[in-house]
Amino acid sequence: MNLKKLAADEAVKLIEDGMTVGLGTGSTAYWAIMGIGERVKNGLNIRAVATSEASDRLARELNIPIVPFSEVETIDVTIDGADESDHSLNLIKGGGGALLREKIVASSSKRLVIIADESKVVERLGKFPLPVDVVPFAVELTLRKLAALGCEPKLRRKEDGELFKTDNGNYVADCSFGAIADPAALHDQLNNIAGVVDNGLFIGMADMVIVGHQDGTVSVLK
Ligand SMILES: O=C[C@H](O)[C@H](O)[C@H](O)COP(=O)(O)O
Repeated sequence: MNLKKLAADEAVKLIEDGMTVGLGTGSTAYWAIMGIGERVKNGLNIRAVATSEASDRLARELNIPIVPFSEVETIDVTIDGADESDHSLNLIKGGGGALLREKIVASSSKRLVIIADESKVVERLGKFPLPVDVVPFAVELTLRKLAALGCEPKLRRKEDGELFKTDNGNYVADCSFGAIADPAALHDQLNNIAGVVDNGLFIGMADMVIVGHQDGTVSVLK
């Protein structure tokens, strides 16, 4: 069973005619974009902004009307995936490297709907290494400052060994903290480091998490 599609299909039902929709990034958001494409084909009238070049491309292939983010004041609903969610709806995102654009879009959204398979819901955030978006300049210094907060930062590489670059030309440091006791405090500590652009902790941003389960059911955390 495709749990990602199960959650995505449920989220896509929330979209109504006339809305401005934020399109997330990743293998779960993929299914939401596919579902939105299907509804557009059947006459749904929306406009959308994308959180990555990949999602932008996919949406255009499906004839979803994409507008530049700078032309948009408010997004009605954004549907995106996550690497982890706790029961308070705090998230780790950025496994696909799109956390910066995702956070910018999420912060302009009236509603952020997260879709996930059941493996993503955790008691405590932190098993998934926290992605941190860092500027290339003096990156070794930034990594040392990240390590001083109690993690083992690793610069993300592509399969060919080249350093991974985000859509904005930054690097991603994947930081293994283990169980994070105070996600909000850690979020602020990380973003206080010069050289860090943003980090993958999304605190108090999600309005609901739609979860697909192995038994074919869907549950909603609010
Ligand atoms: O940068 C990528 C995003 O934050 C994704 O939404 C997140 O990594 C989850 O991706 P997936 O749905 O592929 O597990």
